[in-house]
Amino acid sequence: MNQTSPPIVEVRDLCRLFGTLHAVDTVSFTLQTGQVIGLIGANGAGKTTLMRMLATLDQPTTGSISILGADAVLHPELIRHRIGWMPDDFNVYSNTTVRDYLDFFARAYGLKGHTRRETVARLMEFTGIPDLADRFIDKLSKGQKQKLGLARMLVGDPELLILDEPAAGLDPKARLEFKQHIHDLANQGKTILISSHILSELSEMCSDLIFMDNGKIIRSGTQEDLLQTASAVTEILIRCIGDPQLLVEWLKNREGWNNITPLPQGASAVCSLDSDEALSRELRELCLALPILEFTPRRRNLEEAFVSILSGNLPPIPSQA
Ligand SMILES: Nc1ncnc2c1ncn2[C@@H]1O[C@H](COP(=O)(O)OP(=O)(O)OP(=O)(O)O)[C@@H](O)[C@H]1O
Repeated sequence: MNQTSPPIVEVRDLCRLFGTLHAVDTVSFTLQTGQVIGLIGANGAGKTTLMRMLATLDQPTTGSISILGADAVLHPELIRHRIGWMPDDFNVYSNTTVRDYLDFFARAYGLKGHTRRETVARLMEFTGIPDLADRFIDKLSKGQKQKLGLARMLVGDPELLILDEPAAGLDPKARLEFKQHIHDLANQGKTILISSHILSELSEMCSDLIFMDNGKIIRSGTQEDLLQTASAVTEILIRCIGDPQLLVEWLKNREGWNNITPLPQGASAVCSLDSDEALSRELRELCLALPILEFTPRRRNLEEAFVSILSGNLPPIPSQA
């Protein structure tokens, strides 16, 4: 990631309203060349709406998007041939073969003769579909269509790739192949923005993540930063002798304990005390008050962090992407 060069994408205070619905609500972020960024959010979070505006297929209600130094609203034509867009579902034509389909897009990009044929062959090879060259595209499986979509997106050798839920509905093998393609493209220096509502899908491919909810970015940063924030919140399993309800009541009456859940032999709770020293003091107090047998701390993983962020159990921090 090159932090010193100007960002490849700069989004400022972006809003998209549908009637009174804020599908995208005051979103700002930058993407640097070579970053692989995951856009994660629940259904309806605003991911597709945001990506469609980045792909110059929709216009913001307010705010600005600059891509490769050009304004996406004023000069979409300067941007379109330098970005690749892969929607979550794309229509395919009947009576068209894989090779003809790619050839059509290669022509649209102005590629001619040998260069065009070589480009089509190379992209079929890269995406693993040379054997499908003469197959009709409306007869392809979901995974095969997805590979074709990837090949189509790459025809113009775009610098920025925007993929909306590309791995949805793929079987495990196709997912692995897809991850490898993203890895290869990242190694070629492409900047890649991928959306999904499945965090584990993105976490293996992306260096950086943007979490969206209700049209807003609720958190962003590198995976490491996000994991650190996540693991700053510790869930503690506490085993005690006697009635667990006494433990639950004790925790409820203290500052800094959340998500208190009774268990058969104790309780679990999330401690948000701001230092290990404070936590240690608190646990000593607890041992003096009740017959405690065991504490087991459990650091949270990214998936749990995301759920915590969505449920408001982690405090908002400034976005870093
Ligand atoms: N053309 C439209 N007209 C009206 N409302 C829309 C339109 N497009 C999207 N929306 C609404 O905007 C909100 C954001 O939708 P969007 O498709 O961007 O979410 P998403 O995060 O991509 O969801 P999913 O993961 O389900 O694809 C939703 O409430 C959706 O119903």
